[in-house]
Amino acid sequence: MTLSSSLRRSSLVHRLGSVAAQAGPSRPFTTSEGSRPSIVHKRSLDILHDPWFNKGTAFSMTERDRLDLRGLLPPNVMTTQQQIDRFMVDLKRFELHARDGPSDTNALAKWRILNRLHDRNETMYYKVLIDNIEEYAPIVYTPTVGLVCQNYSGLFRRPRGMYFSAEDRGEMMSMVYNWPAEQVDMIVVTDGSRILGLGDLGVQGIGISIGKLDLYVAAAGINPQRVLPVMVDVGTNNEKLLKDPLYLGLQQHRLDGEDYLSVIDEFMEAVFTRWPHVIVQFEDFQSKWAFKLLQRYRNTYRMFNDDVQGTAGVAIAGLLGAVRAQGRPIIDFPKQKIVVAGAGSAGLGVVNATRKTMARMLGNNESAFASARSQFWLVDAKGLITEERPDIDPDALPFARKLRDVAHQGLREGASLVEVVSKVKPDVLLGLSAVGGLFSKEVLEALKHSSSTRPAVFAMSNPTKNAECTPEEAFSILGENAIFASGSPFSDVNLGDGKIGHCNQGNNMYLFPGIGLGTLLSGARVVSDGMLQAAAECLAAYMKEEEVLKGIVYPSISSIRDITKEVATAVIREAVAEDLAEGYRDMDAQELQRLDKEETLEYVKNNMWSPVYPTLVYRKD
Ligand SMILES: NC(=O)c1ccc[n+]([C@@H]2O[C@H](COP(=O)([O-])OP(=O)(O)OC[C@H]3O[C@@H](n4cnc5c(N)ncnc54)[C@H](O)[C@@H]3O)[C@@H](O)[C@H]2O)c1
Ligand SMILES: O=C(O)C[C@H](O)C(=O)O
Ligand SMILES: [Mg+2]
Repeated sequence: MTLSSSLRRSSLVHRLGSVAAQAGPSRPFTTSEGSRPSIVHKRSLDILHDPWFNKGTAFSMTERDRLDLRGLLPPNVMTTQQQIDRFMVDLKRFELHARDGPSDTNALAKWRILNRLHDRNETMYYKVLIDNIEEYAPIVYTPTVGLVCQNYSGLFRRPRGMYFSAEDRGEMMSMVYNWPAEQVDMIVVTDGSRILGLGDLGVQGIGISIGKLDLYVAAAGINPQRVLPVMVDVGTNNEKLLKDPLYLGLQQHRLDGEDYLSVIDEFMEAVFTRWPHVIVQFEDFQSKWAFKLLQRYRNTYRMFNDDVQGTAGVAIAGLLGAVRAQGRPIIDFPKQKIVVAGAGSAGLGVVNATRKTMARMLGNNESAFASARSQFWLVDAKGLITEERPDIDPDALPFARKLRDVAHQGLREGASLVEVVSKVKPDVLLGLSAVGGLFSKEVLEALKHSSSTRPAVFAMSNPTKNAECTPEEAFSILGENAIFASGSPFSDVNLGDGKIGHCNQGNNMYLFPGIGLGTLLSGARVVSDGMLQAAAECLAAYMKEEEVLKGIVYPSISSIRDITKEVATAVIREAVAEDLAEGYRDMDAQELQRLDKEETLEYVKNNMWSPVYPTLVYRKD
């Protein structure tokens, strides 16, 4: 079989695969309107109440007759676009009273409207999201998703996803079959212990799993029928929630130690037993468990931790951009001096992966790895981390500064952030501390003496109020040459004289969808360091020289679907190169190996779901 015919066959079989999936209670999503009809096993109101099948006012008259819908809908048949327009009028009404951007006072109201649409018509929901991603990602995802989690008890209407709780021990293997979809490709799971920078939100953390999966559908084209948000409820240590009579989760303190591990183990075993090819993304687990769980499962299951590994890749891409923006060659990257504020799952994930990247550039040997560590100064709540730190976190130990070095620099154990920045004069100051305003006037003033011509500030903590500083603060003190990125979206800054201070969004949303999609379509057994590195390098390479020189080190979210396609392609190619790829559906490992870059990209594109209504036909069970 020729390559192009095998590619054609693969997309055909993919479509047929979708049709085969209808045999159960599920429905297919096809990518072209004129393709095969979907077989449904319900009629009448049951269809209108089913978000997978519902088309609302867009049901044609013949379909209304076939499906016993006549009289149950207003008589005017709407086109998809008319439906969207009507919905948008409603949604935009709020804007009359709202300020734009992340501080939008009506963000929650918009989330409610979008959520109701999600409940009644998934196809339309994702079309609205994909077509207006720049405007509505900040509503369904960061920062509003944080507010949603904080207020989840009040906002909860219809359930979405699955809840596995400490009370379900011994039952998980059977209860996993309560989920109606025969096939699940992507699970995002949280235990709610560290939601964004908002702390322990217990069961209400389910909102972050839902928000991340919205991006999986919108950016990676994962079929929404095959995503599963999960909350593992092991209790909460949030005293307010423990006393709240309206709290929806288990009102007990968090399980710890072996008890905790046994719940997560049972959950993993259950989901991988029912769906052996699923990919599980761990999200917003407190650092205490994030690393342990990653080490425990990463060689056995198809899983990764977004906060540790996704964030690291996004940071590396931005750091490489900061070097290019200085007009320096990439090979100078290992010379960058980087101060990181925050030594939790995200901060440690970043320094570990960045050190490896530097070591690779320096020759990829032991001495390169050893010398790369001296490029980092790690500061946490207790100040600069040195070897003198009592009870040092073992994960931070490799980055503890040697006493001899810090004394030479006029620093000491526990030195404050402003002292560290003053003495080190770093090229980059990166915040993953969850402390809003940590990059104070004094800290930014100290950064003015950076040895870089374009000092870079990455205020990556979320949501908006937790950002270590705003772009206004950074540009007003550091001047127009500064590079700025934040985890949550901010607007660009008008610097006068027609100059713009560009605000980049440095968020792991640029990588996790592509890591998940690439892993799925390669059928890789595990998610390797190489696959993650390939994803990061692909994101870095996405930025053009002229953009980078303007201080634009991350792309606009409006191109996230295109970026994700490229990232997934890079991940697949790396999985193939490392001999980890086992193939996906009819694209077996050998065929995958034969694809060149363009053909891999085409394969990815052909396997991305788009929100188009399929034609429906009723057939009895
Ligand atoms: N932009 C992104 O893509 C992205 C990705 C992951 C996490 N984050 C954000 O990063 C933040 C941290 O996440 P985490 O999982 O590492 O949390 P964490 O709670 O595990 O770690 C926070 C760290 O910050 C340190 N810290 C607290 N106060 C400090 C201070 N005054 N000065 C310096 N350090 C201080 C703590 O000691 C700890 O080491 C959160 O706000 C999260 O939303 C952003
Ligand atoms: O959720 C985000 O926006 C990024 C990251 O995963 C975080 O925990 O802050
Ligand atoms: Mg997260």
